[in-house]
Amino acid sequence: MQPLLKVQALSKSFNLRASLFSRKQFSVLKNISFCLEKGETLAIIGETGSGKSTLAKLLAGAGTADSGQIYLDGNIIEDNGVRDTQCRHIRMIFQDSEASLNPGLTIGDMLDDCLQYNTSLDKETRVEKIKVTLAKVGLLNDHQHYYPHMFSGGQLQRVALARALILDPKVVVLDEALSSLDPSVRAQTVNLLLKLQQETGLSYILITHHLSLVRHISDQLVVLEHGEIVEYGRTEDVFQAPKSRVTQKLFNC
Ligand SMILES: Nc1ncnc2c1ncn2[C@@H]1O[C@H](COP(=O)(O)OP(=O)(O)OP(=O)(O)O)[C@@H](O)[C@H]1O
Repeated sequence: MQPLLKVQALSKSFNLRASLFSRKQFSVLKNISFCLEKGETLAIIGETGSGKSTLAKLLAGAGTADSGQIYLDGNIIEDNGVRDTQCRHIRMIFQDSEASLNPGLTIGDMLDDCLQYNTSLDKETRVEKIKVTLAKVGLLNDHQHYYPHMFSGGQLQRVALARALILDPKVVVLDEALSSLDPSVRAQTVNLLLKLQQETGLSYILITHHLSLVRHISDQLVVLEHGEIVEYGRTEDVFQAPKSRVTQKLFNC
């Protein structure tokens, strides 16, 4: 059986200024390959600057790789830097949700914009979809009339989740999306994510520094060092017997 998501030999470099008159290529991701199954969570950990966020953005289509392929359900959605722009099945949630939401738009208008831009649903269907999606993430229908500043941090992450889910994605990438939440709100959000996963078979890619969270919710673990995968396996196996020096160092912190 083919995996839901297959990432194959993805590489990315940035062109940086080396001096006043010269530039150099800085390789951020090298030959990244992994697979993710439907209904599973893959965590990506690594030291600061190891390339986690860059990888998250490439997966979600907020940037393209220099080379390599991304397959979703067996269909190629990125091939050597050319992205299928119609693919809306991988969505991303950031740490600072408020910064990623337009402060001048109500939540309902923001979700409706998302639907209008990406689908051909009529007004009545869009209204129903917004209502159902808000309920899915534990928000009230009335919340669609609120502006972002009227929500707490935990509620904002639910709004960000609603914005991701409204297009019925198969994979949600969470880039430190739970890090700024206080422990009890984080636990509630994790429970919501697990419930959605159980109900819909959604898959997650979780980027976080919280190792207890990684162990609690991920099935597989990728460890990055200087843009390369130095460890990849079932989460519990890696926690039981970390092989790479950097994994051991991260676990001992
Ligand atoms: N647009 C860019 N232009 C140039 N260099 C970049 C760009 N984006 C990221 N980098 C560099 O790529 C490297 C990896 O950055 P990235 O943010 O992916 O790491 P990270 O593992 O997510 O780090 P952190 O845990 O601190 O968020 C860093 O050295 C960063 O400075």
